Amino acid sequence: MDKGLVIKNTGSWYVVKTDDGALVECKIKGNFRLKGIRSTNPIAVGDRVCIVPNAEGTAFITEIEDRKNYIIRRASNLSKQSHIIAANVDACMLVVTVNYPETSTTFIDRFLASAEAYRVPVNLVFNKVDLYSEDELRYLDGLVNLYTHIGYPCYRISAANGEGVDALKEDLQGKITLFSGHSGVGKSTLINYLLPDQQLKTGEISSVHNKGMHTTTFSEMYPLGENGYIIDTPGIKGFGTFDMKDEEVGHYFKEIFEFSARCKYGNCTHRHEPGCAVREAVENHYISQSRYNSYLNILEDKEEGKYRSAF
Ligand SMILES: Nc1nc2c(ncn2[C@@H]2O[C@H](COP(=O)(O)OP(=O)(O)OP(=O)(O)O)[C@@H](O)[C@H]2O)c(=O)[nH]1
Ligand SMILES: [Zn+2]
Repeated sequence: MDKGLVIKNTGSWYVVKTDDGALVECKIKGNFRLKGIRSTNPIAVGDRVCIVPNAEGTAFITEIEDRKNYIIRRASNLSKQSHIIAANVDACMLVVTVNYPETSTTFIDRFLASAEAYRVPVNLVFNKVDLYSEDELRYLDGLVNLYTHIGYPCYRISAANGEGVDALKEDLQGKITLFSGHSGVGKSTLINYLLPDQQLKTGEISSVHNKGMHTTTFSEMYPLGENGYIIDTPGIKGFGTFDMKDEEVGHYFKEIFEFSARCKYGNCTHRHEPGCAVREAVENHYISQSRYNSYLNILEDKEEGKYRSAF
């Protein structure tokens, strides 16, 4: 029996990289129903598995190790079926643009909140710096200040000319990193720059996704350096959704959570409650108005039952 890492899922086969470095085509054997997840695919890229080789040089996956996290996508908003995109993700690079196209802070904050819930550290990658005007660069500085201060590392890059990409590349060594972001922000351009041998077919992937054919997509991790892997997730706008109580939303905004310890009531939602330390912190500019707005926005959508579709 060998142990290894699932690096590709073709739908019927899995490619496992064993700890000895061999690539083995595998099928599933046994029962892989995982606690509480009704998934269309029991094993995903990033899973650590045990395999038993057979006579033909292929192998059966017989066991899967506990995951530290996993990223899911529901088949549809109403469906309880979900598709696991990747397991054991060490970090996420959220690629965003101040303009061309504009990425809103609401989108960024929603993404960050769901990443907190999945316990995946996020880095913000501000792309297309070669295109920005002075005003846009100033706004970018403000965002970088804000998010760095909260605890999200930021990169300023141009995937088009390579500016800033080397520093980012350093950060990918030895980790499984998921790339995400709005369509058009330059994910594929960036990944092609990082993996010149790979050359993702950007347009094709996007058009397939737009036709809604992505629910059965296969995932693949691209090796980078010694032990790093990149996962490109066409069509993923954010993480899956999750059920939470109103008073829990603030747990996923780091700085709100920090101040909430001083709120008068334990289940404070930081809206109208008297003695709310979070509202006071917003008034005194310790918490940014844009972050607080995003927080309120999630609460509102949640009440209207829109939270799920917002992702
Ligand atoms: N000027 C400039 N253009 C860029 C940069 N990065 C990407 N682009 C351009 O932006 C457009 C979109 O880039 P893609 O890499 O296809 O974007 P994507 O995020 O992969 O988009 P989807 O595949 O739809 O998810 C292309 O025309 C790129 O050439 C950059 O740093 N500077
Ligand atoms: Zn409060």
